[in-house]
Amino acid sequence: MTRIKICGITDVETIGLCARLGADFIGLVFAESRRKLTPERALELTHHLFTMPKRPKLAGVFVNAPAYEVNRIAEYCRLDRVQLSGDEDEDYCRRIERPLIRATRIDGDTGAEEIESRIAAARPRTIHLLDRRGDDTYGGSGEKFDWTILGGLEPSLPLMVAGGLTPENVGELILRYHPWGVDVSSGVESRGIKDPAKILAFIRAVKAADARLKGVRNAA
Ligand SMILES: O=C(O)c1ccccc1NCC(=O)[C@H](O)[C@H](O)COP(=O)(O)O
Repeated sequence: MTRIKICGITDVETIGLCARLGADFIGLVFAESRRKLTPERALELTHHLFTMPKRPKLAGVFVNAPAYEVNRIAEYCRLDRVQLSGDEDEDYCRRIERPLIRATRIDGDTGAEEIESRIAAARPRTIHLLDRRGDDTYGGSGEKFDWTILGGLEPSLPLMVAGGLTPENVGELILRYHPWGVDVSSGVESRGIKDPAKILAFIRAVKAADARLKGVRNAA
């Protein structure tokens, strides 16, 4: 089963929709971005989730913020995970109190060995997010990286793939590379706003690809 993270949500209706549709993670952006939330606004949007028996996990997205501030916001907003999408090093990661989602940004110069050694050095229980390295952004750019690099990685790694995913292309990614999870923001927006129809289509596409994979495995 491919885990699903819907990132960069800024309104309560979309959070409710993602929870009802069974998204595994909701991403709240605290970094500089048009999707940025204050901690107070994030809590206002999510507090109703804490009464649900089964709810999406909350991931807070940060870029090069002071570790004490990340820990303070994570505590205040009751985040399940902290996503580091900047240039944070291992020493910094050890100072973060919550479990991590750690982004590795990929461009044409990134090699599979580089990704695997970064993963080997990381804290246990870290989820590794592979995202496109943008020229002027740390994430949420809506651009893909070259997926062929995924074919050279150890298949059992907990890898979540991001960058330019859409309801139209996510099935192909899953059928080809079987990632542990997928993460989307721009691809489920229309004119910069989260679009319920696209979120539904994205989650349906993931589930359809999972069902096809299961069918292939059962037949083998
Ligand atoms: O969403 C942002 O604006 C953002 C800004 C700075 C760092 C990370 C940011 N977003 C992280 C994500 O939304 C996802 O992890 C991922 O990058 C989604 O990318 P995409 O689907 O290509 O928009």
